[in-house]
Amino acid sequence: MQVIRDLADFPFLTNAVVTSGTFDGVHRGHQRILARLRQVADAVGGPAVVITYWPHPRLVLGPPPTHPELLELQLLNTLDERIVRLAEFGVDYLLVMPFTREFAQWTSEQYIQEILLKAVGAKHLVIGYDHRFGKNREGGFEYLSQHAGRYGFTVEEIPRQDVDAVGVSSTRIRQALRTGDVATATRYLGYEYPLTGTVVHGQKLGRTIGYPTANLQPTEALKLVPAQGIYAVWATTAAGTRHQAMLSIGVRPTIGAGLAQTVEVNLLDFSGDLYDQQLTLEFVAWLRGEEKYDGLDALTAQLALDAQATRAALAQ
Ligand SMILES: Cc1cc2nc3c(=O)[nH]c(=O)nc-3n(C[C@H](O)[C@H](O)[C@H](O)COP(=O)(O)O)c2cc1C
Ligand SMILES: Nc1ncnc2c1ncn2[C@@H]1O[C@H](COP(=O)(O)OP(=O)(O)O)[C@@H](O)[C@H]1O
Repeated sequence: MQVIRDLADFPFLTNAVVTSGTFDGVHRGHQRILARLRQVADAVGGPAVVITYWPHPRLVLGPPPTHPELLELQLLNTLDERIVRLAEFGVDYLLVMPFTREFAQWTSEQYIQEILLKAVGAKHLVIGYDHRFGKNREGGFEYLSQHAGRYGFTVEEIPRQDVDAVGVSSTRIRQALRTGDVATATRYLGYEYPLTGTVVHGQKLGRTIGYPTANLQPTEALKLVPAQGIYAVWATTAAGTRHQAMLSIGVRPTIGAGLAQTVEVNLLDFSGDLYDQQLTLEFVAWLRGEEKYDGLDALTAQLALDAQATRAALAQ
């Protein structure tokens, strides 16, 4: 997949089959659209093109007036994660449109002319039933299909029942992760929720109890960090090796009161220095809530049980 981050750099294509959207999460609903995109591309012998936006439009525009609670935007995907997923689902060209206040003012006609026709060379559009584009979200399937003849492209809508058949939405996935319901998130995403961070220094306490824990600082500040609790995860190092690991997201009540939340992971079969490296976690299972133990010995005994539970969860 070729990734193009500037409209001016997009190679004009013939017979391009195009879809567009934010695709945060690239979840199973999105995957329906991508599968159809791939199918049409194969049928017409043209490239499959996705147009996506970064940063997330809501970050630039603020929450919709009807949903002020959405102010606190939490992303399911970093841009890098989105790129990896879109490539996996058979996209040939990805245009990452820088989403600015100025771009948000483009009319739907400008959007069609400048992006779809001039830059990309769209011949077939495949769009989700609720897709909107252009200033004030004025453009959609109706507008496109009314004018398709004039533009010289065909438009296909993925009906609501197809997308909704999988019962998935980004909101539902966020809700699941915010309650530690990793199983539901995995089912909706079709893959295990990833979280990438840089390993930073902590209190150096972990090593003294036999469980060193790499403290993770997420690389994307807006990325949703799942609920506090203890999880079984896969941890992949910068070198690309994947390890069984147990993860704690919490405030460490056993160690002290009023501590800041940390994301700490112990790799079960590993020893070495991870500081300043990137680690990528994939959430596999919720193990338990965070507890206040009566001293470090009790915590250490629990960590041994967590290690067993982790091996069991990851063996499945
Ligand atoms: C799998 C796992 C489970 C943990 N569970 C708890 C817990 O239930 N309660 C708690 O106070 N701390 C818990 N911790 C956090 C430890 O207190 C933490 O690893 C220790 O403070 C070491 O901190 P350091 O990395 O800053 O040295 C857990 C850590 C791990 C890796
Ligand atoms: N199995 C392991 N899992 C996690 N980190 C490990 C492991 N083995 C060695 N380390 C190293 O130990 C560090 C964590 O040790 P710890 O005493 O908890 O210090 P800190 O408080 O700085 O996290 C990690 O950042 C990593 O460099």
